[in-house]
Amino acid sequence: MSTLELTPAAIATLVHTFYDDVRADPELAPIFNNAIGDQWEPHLARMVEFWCTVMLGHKSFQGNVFGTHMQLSGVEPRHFRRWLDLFMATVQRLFAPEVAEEFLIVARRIASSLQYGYYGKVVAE
Ligand code: HEM
Repeated sequence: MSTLELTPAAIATLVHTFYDDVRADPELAPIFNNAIGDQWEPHLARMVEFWCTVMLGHKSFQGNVFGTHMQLSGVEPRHFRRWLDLFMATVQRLFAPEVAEEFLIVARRIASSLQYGYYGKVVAE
């Protein structure tokens, strides 16, 4: 399969593909569904804005990513392993290796900061 150019449309494809996988995952789905309920469309739209801001400099996303996550309950180390594995598989499937790596650098950095917040150390990279 050919890889996608880094455009807003490709980021929308990434976000929708990744969260389809999250929602089909028995470990991750309950945490997301508890927090998001029937508000998946706004969540996906925010995640597209987030990645367009990070990867394309769009500045459309404003949020408190750390604070939002610290309010979630029941997030365990195994959830980070699963989140990162799924995200890596999705970006590597859709994008060229150097673009996939850019996504992964951001995801791992935020994942590490969230793990410091929850556990005081990094348990999954
Ligand atoms: C175990 C791993 C993770 C879990 C279970 C998780 C779960 C969630 C949930 C449930 C929300 C929605 C919160 C709400 O609207 O009330 C959310 C929002 C978000 N997550 Fe995560 N997340 C994880 C890791 C990450 C990572 C590694 C990133 C880095 C890219 C990330 C980026 C975001 C962003 C940008 C938002 C939107 C925040 C906002 O709306 O202001 N998450 N996450």
